Amino acid sequence: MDSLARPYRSVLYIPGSKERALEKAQGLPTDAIIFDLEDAVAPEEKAAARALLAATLRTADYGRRARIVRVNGLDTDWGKADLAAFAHLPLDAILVPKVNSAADLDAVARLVPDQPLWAMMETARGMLNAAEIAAHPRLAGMVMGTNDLARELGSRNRADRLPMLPGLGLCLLAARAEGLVIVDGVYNAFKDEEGLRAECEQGRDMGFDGKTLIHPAQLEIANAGFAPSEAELTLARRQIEAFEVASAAGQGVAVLDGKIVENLHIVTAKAMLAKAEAIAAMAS
Ligand SMILES: CC(C)(COP(=O)(O)OP(=O)(O)OC[C@H]1O[C@@H](n2cnc3c(N)ncnc32)[C@H](O)[C@@H]1OP(=O)(O)O)[C@@H](O)C(=O)NCCC(=O)NCCSC(=O)C[C@H](O)C(=O)O
Ligand SMILES: [Mg+2]
Repeated sequence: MDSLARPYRSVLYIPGSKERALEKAQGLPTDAIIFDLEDAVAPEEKAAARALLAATLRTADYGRRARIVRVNGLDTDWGKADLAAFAHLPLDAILVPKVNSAADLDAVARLVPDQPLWAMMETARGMLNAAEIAAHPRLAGMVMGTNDLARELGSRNRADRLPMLPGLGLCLLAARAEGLVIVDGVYNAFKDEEGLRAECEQGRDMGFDGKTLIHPAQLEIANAGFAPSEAELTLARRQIEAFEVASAAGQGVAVLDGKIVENLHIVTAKAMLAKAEAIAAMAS
């Protein structure tokens, strides 16, 4: 599946140390998986988790779900060995934690020349350098790390995420300027469905492709929140039809339900229909 057409509504973290969760994920309705070797794995479990994950990825069938491995940073005892273990496995990306600058990606890119890279955007410096990070030639996606960002900022957790908005906006702008995938941060209270639904709606309104998740119970809400609704799809089809009729009559603009429809709206409408098709393909 083409990476631009692939949906990323739900991106589930799985600790690389948890055998049962690694097995369970083969049947979960998630668009992508982040197999984590970083913060979800205790220092004493790092080496065993790396070996378990590499063996699992050689044999397990994760179907159409995107396979992304989050390694430890190169400034840790485990980063270099993590990259060596996953350099040649069939993955969709290596996710680099705590990226501060494009130079951080250069260092990883040299060690895994054949893998696309994704960047965790979760430091104050990373926010300020979002544009140069997004422009890195090997980068294909960004993931917001709102827990680490809140820690660095010293901000408080608020339902409206006011302290996060400058960073979220900067990274979105940078990702979209370079045509990258970008997914929102996690919602820690994994039993709070209403809170998660509200945060997915906020992320979708802002323009994120999807949300990172920590528990299977969060999948359904993210999948629904980041999929085009039936009303949006119906409007997209009607806009395309109205624009075709207007174009055939030699007009550059159509009017539908009292609103103008221009070519730029058709681009959005077609992208929405393509996304719906890609979502349907995930389920087939
Ligand atoms: C949060 C958890 C520790 C909860 O675990 P647990 O109490 O075991 O959950 P349940 O008993 O409710 O689990 C029910 C079944 O679901 C499976 N399960 C649980 N979590 C996952 C998962 N993430 N993926 C796949 N399957 C999962 C259990 O195995 C149970 O299966 P079964 O035996 O069939 O009943 C736990 O959910 C967890 O560890 N979550 C992931 C935490 C994680 O990865 N954290 C790091 C990423 S977040 C982060 O770092 C963000 C960023 O960097 C930032 O800065 O913001
Ligand atoms: Mg983090």
